[in-house]
Amino acid sequence: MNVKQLAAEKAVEYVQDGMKVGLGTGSTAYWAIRKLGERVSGGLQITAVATSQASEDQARELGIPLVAFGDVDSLDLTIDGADELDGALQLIKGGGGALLREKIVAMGSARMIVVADESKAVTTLGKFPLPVEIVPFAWEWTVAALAKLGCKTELRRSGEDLYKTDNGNYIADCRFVAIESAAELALALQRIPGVVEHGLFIGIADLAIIGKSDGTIEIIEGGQDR
Ligand SMILES: O=C[C@H](O)[C@H](O)[C@H](O)COP(=O)(O)O
Repeated sequence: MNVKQLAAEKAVEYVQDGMKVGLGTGSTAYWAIRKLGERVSGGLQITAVATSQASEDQARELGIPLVAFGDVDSLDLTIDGADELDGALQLIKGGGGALLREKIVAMGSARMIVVADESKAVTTLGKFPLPVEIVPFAWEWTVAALAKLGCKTELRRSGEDLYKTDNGNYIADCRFVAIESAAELALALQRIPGVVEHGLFIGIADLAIIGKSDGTIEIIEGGQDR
């Protein structure tokens, strides 16, 4: 049983004819895009916006009509994965480095559905190192400022090189012992000049669909304040 596929395909049931849909990134969103492709081949009429080059390539290959996010005024629904989610639908995202575009697209969507397997559901966020997108300029200063927030910070690498996002920035992975207040941490992160965006998604997700290894699905509804 592929639990990521289970959750992702359930989320695709929420997509209706005529919708403008945000396509997430990662190994769970992959299954949602795949299912959407199948439905488009079967006649579903949608337009989509991708949150990464990888998702754009996949969608294009499947014949899902794509538009640039800048060319639409809003989206109806975004389906995306998460690295961690808690019961209040606060998320950590960015394990795949796509957090900036993902947040821009999710914030511009009327609804965001998170799809995940049960290993992503936690009581308190923070076991997964928080990805923070930072500008390359003087990254050493930004990393030092992040460390002052009480985390162990590592600049993400891709083999020998530093990892670069689709936006040409770096990712600092910040390991906290535990994140006691995601909202307070988000504010502190936003105050650091070299930080472009962080992977805390608070008050953004409306619904989480969690696939479980026994073949069932758990749905958590949240309150967003976009
Ligand atoms: O940057 C990547 C995204 O935030 C992903 O949605 C997140 O890392 C979850 O990915 P996966 O479904 O592969 O665990």
